[in-house]
Amino acid sequence: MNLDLDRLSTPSGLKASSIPIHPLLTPPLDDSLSTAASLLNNTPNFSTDPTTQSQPQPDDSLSLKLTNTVLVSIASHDFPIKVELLPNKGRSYIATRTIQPQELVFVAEAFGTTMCDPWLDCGICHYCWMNIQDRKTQVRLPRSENDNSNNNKGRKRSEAVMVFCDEACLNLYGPQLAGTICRVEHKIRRTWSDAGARHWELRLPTFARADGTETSSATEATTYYSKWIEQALAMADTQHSILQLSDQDLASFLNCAWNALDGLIAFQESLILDGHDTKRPYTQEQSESLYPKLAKYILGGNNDASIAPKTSDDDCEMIRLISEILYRRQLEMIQVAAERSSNPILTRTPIAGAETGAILGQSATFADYCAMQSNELVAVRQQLQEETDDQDQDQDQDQDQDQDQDLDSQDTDSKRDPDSRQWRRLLSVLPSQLLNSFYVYLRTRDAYLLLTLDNTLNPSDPVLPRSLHQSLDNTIFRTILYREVANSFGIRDSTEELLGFAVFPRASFFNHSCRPNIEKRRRQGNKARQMEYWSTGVIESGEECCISYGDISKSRDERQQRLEDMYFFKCSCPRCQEEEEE
Ligand SMILES: C[S@@+](CC[C@H](N)C(=O)[O-])C[C@H]1O[C@@H](n2cnc3c(N)ncnc32)[C@H](O)[C@@H]1O
Repeated sequence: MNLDLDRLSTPSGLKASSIPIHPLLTPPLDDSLSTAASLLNNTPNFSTDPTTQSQPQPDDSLSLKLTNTVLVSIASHDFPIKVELLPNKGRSYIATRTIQPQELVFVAEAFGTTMCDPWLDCGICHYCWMNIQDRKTQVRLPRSENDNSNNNKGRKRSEAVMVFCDEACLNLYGPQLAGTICRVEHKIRRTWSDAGARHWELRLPTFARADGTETSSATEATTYYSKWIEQALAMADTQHSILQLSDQDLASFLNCAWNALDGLIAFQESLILDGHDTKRPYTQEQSESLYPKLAKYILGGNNDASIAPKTSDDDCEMIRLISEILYRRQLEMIQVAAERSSNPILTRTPIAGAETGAILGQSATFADYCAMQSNELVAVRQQLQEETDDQDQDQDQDQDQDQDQDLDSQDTDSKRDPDSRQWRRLLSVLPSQLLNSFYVYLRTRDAYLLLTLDNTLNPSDPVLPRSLHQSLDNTIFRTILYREVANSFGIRDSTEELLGFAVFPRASFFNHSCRPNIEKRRRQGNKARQMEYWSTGVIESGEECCISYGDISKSRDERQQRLEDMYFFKCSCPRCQEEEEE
C-alpha cells in the first residue's frame, strides 16, 4: 500500500481511451482537476532536460501540468528541491542548491488517511496519530448514532470507528467528514446474505438487437453495457491476449470492462432512486438487498471470495480512505463553486485541516492527488502475469471447458439475460484482484446508496452522502484507488508498529534509492498529518533526492526482487548500478 512498505506505482499511466465513452457512464474525469489547474498559477517552471525526452512520460499530460502547480508551491516556499524528469525513473526531486546535512528539504501534508482495522478502537487519534489511551478528553465516534442492528457479531456495538484526542483534533480533521466515514463504515460492515438478496428481483434491461430478438430499453446508460462487453472481448478474450495489448489498448480494455460494470449497475440503481417503474417507493429491505443480489449476478460463478458476505478489514480500510478523499474532493468543488458565485454562506466552510498546510501556503488538493502516478496498468499486468505463469497450456484448455460448464449452470437471472454469458466470459479472463476491486466498488456504491436513502443524516453537512453517491463512478473510483496503490506511506508508532496509511501527494515525487540521502519524519502534535523530509548528508546541487521504499539491508538481488514484486520497477539507483558492476 505504501512507499516504505508495499505499494508503488510505475510510469505506466492510464491513457485516455480510444473508444468513445458514453457520457452517462463516464462523466468528465474531473471538473475539479481542470478547475484546480486553471485556478492555480501554472507558470511553466517544470525543468526538463531535453536529453531525457526520449523516455516515456510517466503520466498523462494532465498530471504533468498539475506537477507545475506543485513546483509553484514549492518554489514560493524556498524548498531546495524541484521536480525533473529522469531517464527510466519518471519524475523525481532534484536539489536546486547544495543541501547541508540535517536540513529540512520538504514538508508534505496528508490528503487522505486510513487506520488499520485493529487500531480503530485502540486509542490512536485519527487526526494526529498519537496514542491517547489515557486521555480523558477523547472523542469517540461510533459507526452510527442509531446503530441498533449489529450485523457484525465480532464487534461490540459501542466500538468506535474514529477516536480523536479531543474536540480540537476532531475539528482539524473535520467533524462532518468523520461522521460520514463512520456511517460509511457502518454500511460496509453489513452482511450480504443470500436470504436478504431474495428481496430484490433483478429486472435486466434488454434492447433491440440486429436479429430483432430483444426489444425494450430501460435507460440510455444500460443499453450500452453489452456494447462495452463486446468491445472488450473483441480486443482480448484470453489472459494471454490481454497481456499482449499496448498500454493504450489495455487502458481501453479496462475502460470497457469497468463501463460494462457501471452499465449493469445503473439500471438497478435507477429503479430505486427514480422509482420510475413503481407506484410506491421501495422498502428499506428491498433497497438493502439490491447490491447483494447484484453482486451475486455480477460476480457470482467465478470466484466465491468475490461475493464474500463480509467486507474484509483490508477492503474496509481502502473504502474508508477512498471515501475520505472523495469527500475532500467534493468539499473542494463546493468551495470553488462558492468562490465563483461569491456565496457568503458556503465560503465560510473551511476545508478540514487547511490550517495545518500553513508551511506550504496551501493544503494538498485533489489536483495534487491526481498528479500522482496511476498504477492501474502495471498492477493489472502484474496480476495477469502471475495468473498466466501459474497455468500451462493444457490447464488453460481444461479451464476453458470448466468455464463453459460454469456458464451453462448459472442461476435463473443469468439465464434470462442473453448478455450474461458474454459478461461471464469477460470476467473469466480478468485477474482475480480486479474482480476484488469490482467487489470493493460494489460495496462502496451499496454504502453510498443506503446512506443516500437514509433519513437520519445530518442535513447541515455540505457534502451530503447524495453528493458522494452521485460523484462515484468507475472513473473516479479507479482514479483514487490506483493512485493510492503504491503511493501511500505507512504511519507507524514509536515501536515501528504499523497504525495506518496516509497519502502525501506532494511527497510522491521522491524516488527510491538503496542509498537514500533523504529521511522522512512524521511531525508531531497538531501538525502530525505532515511529513518532513530531512537530508542525511551533503547533497550537491543537481543531485537526485531519494528516500528508501523500505528495507535496504538485503543483498542487491533480494532488494531488486522485492522492489519489482511490490513496487513494479527495476531499481536503477547508484548503489544497485555499482553492485552490478562489481
Ligand atoms: C512514488 S513514484 C515516484 C515518482 C515517480 N517517478 C513519478 O514520476 O511520479 C514511484 C515510481 O518512480 C519510479 N522509481 C522510483 N525509484 C526508482 C528507482 N530507483 N529506479 C527506477 N525507477 C524508480 C518507479 O516507476 C516507481 O514506480
